[in-house]
Amino acid sequence: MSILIENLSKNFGTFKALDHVNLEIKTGSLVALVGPSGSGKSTLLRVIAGLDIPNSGRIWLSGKNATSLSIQEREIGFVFQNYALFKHMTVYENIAFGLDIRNIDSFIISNRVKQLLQLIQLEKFSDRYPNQLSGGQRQRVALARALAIEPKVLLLDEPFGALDVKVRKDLRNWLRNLHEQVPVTTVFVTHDHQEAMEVANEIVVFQKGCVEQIGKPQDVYDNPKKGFSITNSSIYMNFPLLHLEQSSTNL
Ligand SMILES: Nc1ncnc2c1ncn2[C@@H]1O[C@H](COP(=O)(O)OP(=O)(O)OP(=O)(O)O)[C@@H](O)[C@H]1O
Repeated sequence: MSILIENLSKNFGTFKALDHVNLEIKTGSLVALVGPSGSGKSTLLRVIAGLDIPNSGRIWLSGKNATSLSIQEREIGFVFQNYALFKHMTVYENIAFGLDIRNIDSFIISNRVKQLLQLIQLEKFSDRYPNQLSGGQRQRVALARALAIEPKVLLLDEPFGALDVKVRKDLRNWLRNLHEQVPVTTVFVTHDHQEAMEVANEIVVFQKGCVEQIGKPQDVYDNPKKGFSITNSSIYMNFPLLHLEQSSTNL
């Protein structure tokens, strides 16, 4: 499913969290949203998912105006950091949840959950509860739960944010491979520019509620926008290698 964001604005009081954003995300792409804290990345995901209503502008999903559709009608799977697994449900029940509430036949549910358990390599963990899993395993279950409804779009807000470096690295590779196997249009937010470079096939840089730059990872790395690479020191914290490279080219 393609996503077209047209002239989208979202205000909180007088504050413009999204300021006339235009963005096209092609079917099957794997896009990273990066940019300083507060630049509007999560707000954009929430608006695409239907969790927040925009003040103006439109969202098109596969060419259809989805701006007023309910969350369910959008067929979007999402993994947000504060959207934890259900503690009282097993891994199996967590993954099956979205299918159960849609009254899908239990035989179909059982087959799909088994396939997903295989995909996330946790077949032997189906009866465990979330507190019996590692952080990385929990994130994989959260992804499987999002994939269970066979979404047309997958939105991931800092999916690996709370994990240690080694687990993050493993999960990045895993997400890339998963996307190759199941090429759902995927948009993820990250503060880690290395992660964006390694995982995404396109990077969108946000700045103060606006899209500042869009490009292939290598292009963004090689040619960061002037305003983005020189004037904003907070971006350097998110893009230390860009900073180093910029410094070295200035020498
Ligand atoms: N419900 C809300 N009410 C008021 N302000 C909000 C609300 N949600 C977000 N904001 C503000 O909108 C701005 C954009 O927030 P958003 O979460 O989209 O930023 P972000 O780029 O994802 O930041 P971070 O990288 O820190 O997660 C921030 O200044 C935030 O404080």
